[in-house]
Amino acid sequence: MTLTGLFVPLITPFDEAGAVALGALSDLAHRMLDGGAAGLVALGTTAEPSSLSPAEQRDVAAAVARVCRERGAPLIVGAATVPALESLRDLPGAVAALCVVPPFLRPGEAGVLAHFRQLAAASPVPIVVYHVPYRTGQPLTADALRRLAALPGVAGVKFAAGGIDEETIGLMCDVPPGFAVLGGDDVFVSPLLALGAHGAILASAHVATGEFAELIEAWHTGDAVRARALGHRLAPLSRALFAEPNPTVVKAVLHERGAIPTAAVRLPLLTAGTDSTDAALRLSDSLRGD
Ligand SMILES: O=C(O)C1=N[C@H](C(=O)O)C[C@H](O)C1
Repeated sequence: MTLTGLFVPLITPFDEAGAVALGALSDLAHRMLDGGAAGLVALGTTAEPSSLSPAEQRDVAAAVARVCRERGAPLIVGAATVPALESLRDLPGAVAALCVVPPFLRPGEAGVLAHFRQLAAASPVPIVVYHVPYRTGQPLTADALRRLAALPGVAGVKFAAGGIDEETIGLMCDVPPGFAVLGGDDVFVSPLLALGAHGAILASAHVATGEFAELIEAWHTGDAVRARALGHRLAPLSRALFAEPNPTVVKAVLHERGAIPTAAVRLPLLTAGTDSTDAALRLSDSLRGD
């Protein structure tokens, strides 16, 4: 299995009382698949998983899995520990787990490799390594990513290095066969796709699902003129959606569009301000030609 195409890491909508709005979540999941997403991610960073109780996490994953089963769409689930991975045995439809590089400790590349060897051995589904050094504090070279790719049970990387640097070029020049590179930095996704990424996991795609799906398709079919132009229009939208901590602006825009009952996020996040929301709405309107 090589994961390709657009995956939307779903936000967790909350209702007026602050509870998880599971009906709105299912509707949103259908809407993303209708809009052109190849698959969905449950419990990614964008879902505010650390602010959900274990029961809420189970409910969210089950609701998204149900939609993916109904639609025959692949589901990736955020899970960073052995128990969380083992629980995926009870979640039919999950094709992979998104496992972040251990944050904060900075164990070094050898530690990261040993960690993923242990996780992959315990996981009932293949693992996508979530490489996001500006959040984890742990850099990884292209060589380390290639060694991770060689581990049994590691299917790909969500690549969010914070830009296109020498290690990015080093990896993309020689991607191991069967190892999926999925862009995870919304603003840099077009250049990463130009270098050969297989797909992307993008919170921005909540707001412009069809356009991001088209961007991936255009790079994959070699239509560089269309892809470059679309990438240039989508990057400012992503920048606006990330003007405040993700997913606050995404949620505010979805709420303004009537897609979710509230723009609420849970602490330590704060609801997006009007200026950021209006700026993102203006860019999204201009993209849609409104
Ligand atoms: O939840 C995710 O998966 C994503 N998280 C990133 C983040 O919050 O930094 C952004 C990316 O679009 C998807």
